[in-house]
Amino acid sequence: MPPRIKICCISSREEAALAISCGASALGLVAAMPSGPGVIAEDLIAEIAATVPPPIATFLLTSETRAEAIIAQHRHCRTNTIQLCDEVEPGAYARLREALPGVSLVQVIHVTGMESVDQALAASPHVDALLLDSGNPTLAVKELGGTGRVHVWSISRMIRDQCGIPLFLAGGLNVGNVADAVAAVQPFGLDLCSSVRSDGSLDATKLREFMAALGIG
Ligand SMILES: O=C(O)c1ccccc1NCC(=O)[C@H](O)[C@H](O)COP(=O)(O)O
Repeated sequence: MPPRIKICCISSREEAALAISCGASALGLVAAMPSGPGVIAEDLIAEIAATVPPPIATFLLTSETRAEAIIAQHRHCRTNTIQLCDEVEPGAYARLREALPGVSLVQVIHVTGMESVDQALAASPHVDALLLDSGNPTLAVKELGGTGRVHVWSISRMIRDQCGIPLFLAGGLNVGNVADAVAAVQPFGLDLCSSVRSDGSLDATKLREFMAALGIG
């Protein structure tokens, strides 16, 4: 079975409808970030999320690290999933579970080296899935996604084999490398942004080519 596809950086109802029609199982809606090309206003996230049919997952991408700030943002945006793009404060997972029952939690791990394996194992008991990406949260202006860069997939594979929960692979995936990425990591899902866009807009031709490379659509 091919991996599930999450199309990120969705910026309009039309892009959401296009992604779903091409076979996406999940959509990413990017709230305020320190850097990156995909940010949209929370009002627009709420508007798009409200149009998406129930079988499709809607991910609110947050850079907030405090539970109360994430809860407030989610009450505005009303997605069915929250993607935590940075390391959250101690106790945040329990507080989010208490305040937002029924909302799925996905923790991003930026794969920077072997230390990422320990970070993934520490987070995995508390969340519904991990998403392995190629950002760099240690920079003065943090990179939390949308970089278009690949990371070391052999580390992602170690995490996949040890963490015991569904795993999305992200970071620089494109029509030319996706088959190798799937073979190397065997993820539950794939997440992508840059490679299926032209001049910032979701490109139907690129998206269909990507899906076709996976036998989807
Ligand atoms: O796109 C952004 O601006 C962004 C900024 C900060 C966190 C996430 C962001 N984008 C969403 C994603 O999670 C991307 O799909 C993921 O990083 C992969 O992006 P790409 O390497 O461009 O395929």
